[in-house]
Amino acid sequence: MKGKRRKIGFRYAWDGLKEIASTESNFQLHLISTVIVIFFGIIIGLSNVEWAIIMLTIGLVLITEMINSSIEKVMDYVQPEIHPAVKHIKDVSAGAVLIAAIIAVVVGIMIFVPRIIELM
Ligand SMILES: Nc1ncnc2c1ncn2[C@@H]1O[C@H](COP(=O)(O)OP(=O)(O)OP(=O)(O)O)[C@@H](O)[C@H]1O
Repeated sequence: MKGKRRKIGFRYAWDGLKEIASTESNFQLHLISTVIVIFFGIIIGLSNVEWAIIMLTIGLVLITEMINSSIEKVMDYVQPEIHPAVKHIKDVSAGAVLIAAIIAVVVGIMIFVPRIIELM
């Protein structure tokens, strides 16, 4: 019974991933960036520690985007009209994604640029 419930919970989580991947253009962009980063990571031959940092950074961006998207949906549901509180909440939520994206760019530069220079 417990196992079955866990399986169902996983299925809903998977449905959520499929939903955001098929409907949210920002998330699709993050997924494309993820594939590109992983591809170049394999080509360059990142170390285990570098892979761990890259994976954590990718996770940070994808997770903040998912939470941001969920917050937007909640706000559109509870307050479809224009409201300053909705603007505040959505802007702060989008700001979290921006911070994650900036961190990702900085981490990407710190890890990839020295490795590319090494290979030249
Ligand atoms: N109900 C609202 N009241 C006030 N401002 C809003 C409202 N809805 C959206 N906004 C403003 O518009 C911005 C964009 O909101 P929106 O919900 O369209 O998000 P988005 O980032 O364009 O996401 P998506 O592309 O998934 O629709 C918000 O950050 C906010 O500043």
